[in-house]
Amino acid sequence: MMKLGILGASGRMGKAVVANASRLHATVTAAVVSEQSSRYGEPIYPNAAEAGVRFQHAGEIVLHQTDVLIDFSLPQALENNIALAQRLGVPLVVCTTGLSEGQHELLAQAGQSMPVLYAANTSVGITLLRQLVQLTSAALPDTDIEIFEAHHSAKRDGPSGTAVALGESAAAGRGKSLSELSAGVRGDGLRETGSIGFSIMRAADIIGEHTVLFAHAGERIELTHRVSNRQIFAQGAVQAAKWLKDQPAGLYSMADMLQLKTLLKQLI
Ligand SMILES: NC(=O)C1=CN([C@@H]2O[C@H](COP(=O)(O)OP(=O)(O)OC[C@H]3O[C@@H](n4cnc5c(N)ncnc54)[C@H](OP(=O)(O)O)[C@@H]3O)[C@@H](O)[C@H]2O)C=CC1
Ligand SMILES: O=C(O)C1=N[C@H](C(=O)O)C[C@H](O)C1
Repeated sequence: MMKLGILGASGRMGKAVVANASRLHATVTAAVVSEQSSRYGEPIYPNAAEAGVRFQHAGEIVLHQTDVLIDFSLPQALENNIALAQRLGVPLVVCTTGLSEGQHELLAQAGQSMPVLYAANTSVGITLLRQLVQLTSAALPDTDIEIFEAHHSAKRDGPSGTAVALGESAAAGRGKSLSELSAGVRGDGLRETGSIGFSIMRAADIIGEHTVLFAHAGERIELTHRVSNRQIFAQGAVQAAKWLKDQPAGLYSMADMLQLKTLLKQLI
């Protein structure tokens, strides 16, 4: 069984990974919380049989305690999380969103000496959707693109990391970067033809919904993905961790793990 360390273990996603690990043939051997966490020292499983693992601070995790780390904490913890993976000599799957450009650069640097996988969304569906968006954007180069995302009211960042990643895929389909085509989060004002806009909704307990709209006069295409259970993200993250464990140093994506690009090239 793969020994899994979870960073941000007390959060919504941390809990989802803990709850699903054994079903996914992994065992949680480290559960990291912040220095300020009220959960520090508590058992991660409430039942007595599995009460061995407790929420710990990063500095307490020892060599060989985990085979791989999954980070579902917050962007401000990224540097410490990379340092922890380096100290333990284990691969790191980073799933947090709202990272700055500098933090993406840190991931690229870390990938030079260790295996790192970054995914703003670990669902297989979104990984496939990114490829479909790139294809549609290339096939319909003059369409306006609007990326709509909806999440729960406790989400801190926006547009979501997934929405930004979908925007990057749409821009790549047109041979451009997102910064060249982005119309930002759209409000009032005229729209530049072919630009990529973002719309954000936050409400109650929505887990994660994304629609990419391609529109030109008289016609619209909408590609939608909806998640109704966080176990979808947990499952993808654990699958990524299992794959990453056997990879050489590098910065990888979910598409690398699923080899979707190769599959789509064969089909098209
Ligand atoms: N890639 C994907 O598929 C998905 C990504 N996400 C992203 O994952 C991240 C977490 O989401 P979610 O679980 O909803 O958020 P939560 O706020 O529920 O959980 C994050 C947890 O991180 C912990 N934390 C804060 N600082 C640190 C630190 N320095 N070291 C370790 N842990 C820390 C906090 O708990 P405590 O104070 O107890 O330590 C907090 O509970 C977000 O960036 C979100 O956008 C979410 C869903 C899917
Ligand atoms: O914070 C969340 O909840 C989610 N965050 C990710 C993002 O920002 O894209 C992925 C998912 O949609 C849920």
